[in-house]
Amino acid sequence: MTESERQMREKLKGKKRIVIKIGSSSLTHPETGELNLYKIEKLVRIICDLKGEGRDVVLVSSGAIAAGRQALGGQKRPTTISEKQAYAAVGQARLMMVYQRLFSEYNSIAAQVLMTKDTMTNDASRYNAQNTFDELLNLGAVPIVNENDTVSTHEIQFGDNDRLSAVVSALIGADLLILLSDIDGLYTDDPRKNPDAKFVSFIPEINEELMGMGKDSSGSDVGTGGMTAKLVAARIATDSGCDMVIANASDVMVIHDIVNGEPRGSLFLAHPNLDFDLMDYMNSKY
Ligand SMILES: Nc1ncnc2c1ncn2[C@@H]1O[C@H](COP(=O)(O)OP(=O)(O)O)[C@@H](O)[C@H]1O
Ligand SMILES: N[C@@H](CCC(=O)OP(=O)(O)O)C(=O)O
Repeated sequence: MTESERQMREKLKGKKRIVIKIGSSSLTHPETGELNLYKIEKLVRIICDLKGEGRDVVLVSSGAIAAGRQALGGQKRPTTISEKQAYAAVGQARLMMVYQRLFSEYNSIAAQVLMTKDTMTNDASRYNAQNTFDELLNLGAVPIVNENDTVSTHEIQFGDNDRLSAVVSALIGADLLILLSDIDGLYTDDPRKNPDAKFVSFIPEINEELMGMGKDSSGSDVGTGGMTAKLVAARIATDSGCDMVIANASDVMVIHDIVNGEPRGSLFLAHPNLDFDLMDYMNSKY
């Protein structure tokens, strides 16, 4: 690790408002598609501990479609948009039931926040969402965010929750975004396809060469977006002044290591772009 990376990782200890995103592939058992309750329980415990340290935490959790698929006894991945929406409607309720129960075991409150692109592009809705986040964090609750899949197909059609988590980070002024994935972080190429791909642990600045490293192939049967979506998220987060780490969700204790400055995952440094305007971004590129 270079001295500059070490210094920047050390600064992660002081992060006060953290957004954590966990993908469907990390929340479910690959063999059966069932929710991985042990992992979710550990994740909840770590989040409660971060709160105990005086930090605000927001969780962006995918998994509604995967949980619905399993609840409905479905064996195959849903293909049509309406099928995905119906699975998500069943699964979102199930997912929240699990989170509510686990957070209450640690004397914490989980709150559901479902968003769409319109939440961000409409001034009144964006303002309302921002106020709700602030109020929930003041109350000590943990907002659990997902796309409102039943009324919007933007994410499940075009992307994934990676960008949503970056947009939420920008909206609430988070200082750290942690994307938990099925892989250790960014490699120079998709390591599942290119055995010569090298791990990249520190990204002080995102350029076009780096954007080209991310391929949109997903590593699992339930994930979407691949590394491309995570790099787009990194652009939004770092432009808005938020550091971002991609790390492996195989052991969620990695969150604890990251906020203790240990060299885990790929760290993308914030470089606040004074021209960055979340509204412009949502209207033009999202
Ligand atoms: N340059 C890269 N570095 C790392 N992973 C990559 C890269 N390009 C493509 N990928 C693929 O992206 C996958 C992670 O994306 P995805 O499956 O959408 O994650 P998740 O469901 O965990 O959010 C990896 O498993 C890997 O196969
Ligand atoms: N809103 C959908 C999101 C699906 C999605 O983006 O999944 P992932 O690629 O695992 O982040 C769900 O909850 O199933």
